[in-house]
Amino acid sequence: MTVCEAPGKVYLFGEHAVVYGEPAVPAAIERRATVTAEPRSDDHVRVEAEDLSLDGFTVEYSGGTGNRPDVDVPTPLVEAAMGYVDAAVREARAAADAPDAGFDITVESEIPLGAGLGSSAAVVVAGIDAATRALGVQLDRRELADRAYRAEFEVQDGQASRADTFCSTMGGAVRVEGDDCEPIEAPNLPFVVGFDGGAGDTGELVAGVGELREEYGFAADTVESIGDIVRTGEELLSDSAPGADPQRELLAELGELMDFNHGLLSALGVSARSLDSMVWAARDAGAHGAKLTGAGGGGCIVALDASDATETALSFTQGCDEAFRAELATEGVRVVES
Ligand SMILES: Nc1ncnc2c1ncn2[C@@H]1O[C@H](COP(=O)(O)OP(=O)(O)OP(=O)(O)O)[C@@H](O)[C@H]1O
Ligand SMILES: C[C@@](O)(CCO)CC(=O)[O-]
Ligand SMILES: [Mg+2]
Repeated sequence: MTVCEAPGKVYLFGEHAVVYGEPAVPAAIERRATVTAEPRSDDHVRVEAEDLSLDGFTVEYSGGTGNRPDVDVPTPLVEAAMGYVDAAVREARAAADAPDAGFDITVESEIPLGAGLGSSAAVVVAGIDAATRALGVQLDRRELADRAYRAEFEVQDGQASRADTFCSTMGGAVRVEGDDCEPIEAPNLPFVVGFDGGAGDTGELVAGVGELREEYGFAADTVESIGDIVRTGEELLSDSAPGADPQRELLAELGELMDFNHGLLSALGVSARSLDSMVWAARDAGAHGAKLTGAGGGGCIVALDASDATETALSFTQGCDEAFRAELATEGVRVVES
């Protein structure tokens, strides 16, 4: 039995635009998905994923590509629920050159689903790592990140960046631009997360931005402007002391860029009333800046505030289900048991 866990993430800057080759800076946070993989003697895969909204969802299906589980649930629902785990199993089989390997897989997660904190990437990264290790194969982290990206790419219909999966694999803050992925040094940023209790569909939201970008030159310019914000933010980060508590001035400058980034994401149609009201509650409480994180449509915002004021204000904000401080996860995917 092999157990691996991988962190979720928040985007300091650059989600969505990163899908079109602009840079982005996500940072891993200490909320993890844990995947257990136990090889089976047959080619079946049994998945137990208790956090899925389908109550007590457990499925078993046979190996080989394209086989759907034989359960009495509408296909789109099964695909939404199973897509990422299924893709992780396929990548693990390919990586270990074991096309008929069967597994009992259990997924447990502290990361809300579809809420912008990278639950899909964390499940895929921990899933591929656990399943390959269970077959006696140890992938280096670059290959693991690459395979996890391919899994997300497939499920999101060919519209995914490497950002979420690279960040979840490596931990810390990272910079991703196209195929170029590097860990970066960052100060100890005081992230506060507000969660509206809802979710957005990443594939759909990414497709919506893609359509706007095709239709309007100014939407394409908006995507490029997000890239400019990221480049400006990167310069600020590179001038700061890694791992140290950041100066107020740096937080103010980063916060201003986050506010701008939120405005542009909102223009691209991926915000929501609940996200906007949490962003404003954070700003009113004195946060240095606030923006939605991840695909949007519903889910989470991230704010910068070293004091308790933002977390407290969010916890009293209508539409905010949960507010918490998110610590940077300096370690990416790790083995818990093997
Ligand atoms: N605990 C879990 N168990 C099984 N599958 C999970 C779990 N958490 C996430 N997933 C898979 O990930 C999907 C959600 O991924 P999606 O990309 O839509 O959102 P996200 O990764 O949480 O947010 P974002 O991509 O915006 O950061 C779920 O529908 C499910 O397929
Ligand atoms: C919206 C997006 O940029 C981030 C989702 O967390 C999609 C992606 O990068 O694959
Ligand atoms: Mg995702």
